[in-house]
Amino acid sequence: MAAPRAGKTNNEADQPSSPVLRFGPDQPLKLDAGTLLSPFQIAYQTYGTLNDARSNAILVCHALTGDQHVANTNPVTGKPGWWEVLIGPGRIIDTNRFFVICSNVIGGCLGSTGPASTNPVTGKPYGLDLPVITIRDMVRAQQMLIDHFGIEKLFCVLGGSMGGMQVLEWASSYPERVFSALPIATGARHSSQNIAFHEVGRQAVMADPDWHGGKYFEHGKRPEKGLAVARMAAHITYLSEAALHRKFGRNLQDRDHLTFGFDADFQIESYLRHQGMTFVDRFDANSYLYMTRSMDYFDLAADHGGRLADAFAGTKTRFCLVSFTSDWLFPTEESRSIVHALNAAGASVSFVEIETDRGHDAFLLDEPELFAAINGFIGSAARARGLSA
Ligand SMILES: CC(=O)SCCNC(=O)CCNC(=O)[C@H](O)C(C)(C)COP(=O)(O)OP(=O)(O)OC[C@H]1O[C@@H](n2cnc3c(N)ncnc32)[C@H](O)[C@@H]1OP(=O)(O)O
Ligand SMILES: N[C@@H](CCO)C(=O)O
Repeated sequence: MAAPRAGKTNNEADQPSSPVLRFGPDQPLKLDAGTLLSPFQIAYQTYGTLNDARSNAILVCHALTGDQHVANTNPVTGKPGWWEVLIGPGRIIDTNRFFVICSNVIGGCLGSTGPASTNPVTGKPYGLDLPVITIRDMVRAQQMLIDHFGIEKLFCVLGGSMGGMQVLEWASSYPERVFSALPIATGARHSSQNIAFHEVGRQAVMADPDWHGGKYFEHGKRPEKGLAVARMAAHITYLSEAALHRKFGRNLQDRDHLTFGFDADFQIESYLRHQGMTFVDRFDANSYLYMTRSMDYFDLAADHGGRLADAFAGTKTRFCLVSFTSDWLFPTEESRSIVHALNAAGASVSFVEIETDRGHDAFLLDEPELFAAINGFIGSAARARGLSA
């Protein structure tokens, strides 16, 4: 049976579908906002077995609206895990060989503490009383999860988009704990254009009368229309003009003629409406505000005196960066500037630009060149780490 819709009441009550690690008042999470989050919890999934040396662990970091169900059926949508094509027994990231961990980020809505969680002070969902969560906060919490497993050094940290930002943050904040890092389709900071798109989405949510200043649970409502519009606008940025043209062109949706009205005449309109509607079934609106904000605030160079190379000073981590030619959200130049900074820091770094028209979300698709790059990088890092094949 499918789990209740994300954020319907309270995510802790609604989403018991993963193991959860709870941190009490003795272990607060220090937030960049200047406060402590306590108590808090992290929902996670693991796959495979941690070896005796605890040297085969791979941390997968999810993107904006992803979750911990990276390689198992998603209990909310009933769909395969979002990277099941890549991760599993006998897959490129082989769970017969590696111990894979994926956790829902702090601020999320699938079991980790987020705006739908109960605020211990009020006994009601936090809503906007939850402090703004940063990428560094997410990583700080993941580090506590990794400590729980007794893992000193992760064999690899990888992820795309917002997941890639977490990878960069891990490598910068905890270099001694990251043997190899694979940031995909990401940037060391969110661009002005990207902040602009996020702001459009947030305003769509907040303009929905059912949002109620973020207290919609108390009104028994959810700002579904606003969140759907936010997703529709964002979804366009995950694709490319060429892919839209190839898939939909100016084709009409289930009709032979224009209707001279505002129904979804075009397939692309119908497609976006579908993307918007299915999204609200699986995601919490306030969480969307928090996730987008965390990406907007990310600026690794600014955190290191304005010089990105200083974020990686002295690093021994092996890096591989991947970008896609048609990604206009995180264009190749973003990855290239990270590569330059890593070179300036004397790091071991390789870089792959993949030719595709599938846009930013290509990292979520069955993309043979991406898989070949990951396979090659992980294989060579495993040999360097002394992990047998
Ligand atoms: C990294 C993480 O952490 S995971 C992040 C969370 N997951 C996501 O963001 C995935 C959502 N993103 C997507 O679905 C992106 O479109 C992609 C690019 C990744 C998927 O690409 P594709 O596999 O090529 O799927 P496509 O974009 O064609 O979408 C297929 C869906 O659109 C629907 N669709 C296609 N054409 C139409 C149409 N004309 N009218 C209505 N619906 C349509 C399909 O029925 C299908 O619906 P379903 O997903 O409910 O089964
Ligand atoms: N489409 C993915 C990646 C966006 O960056 C998501 O929603 O998480």
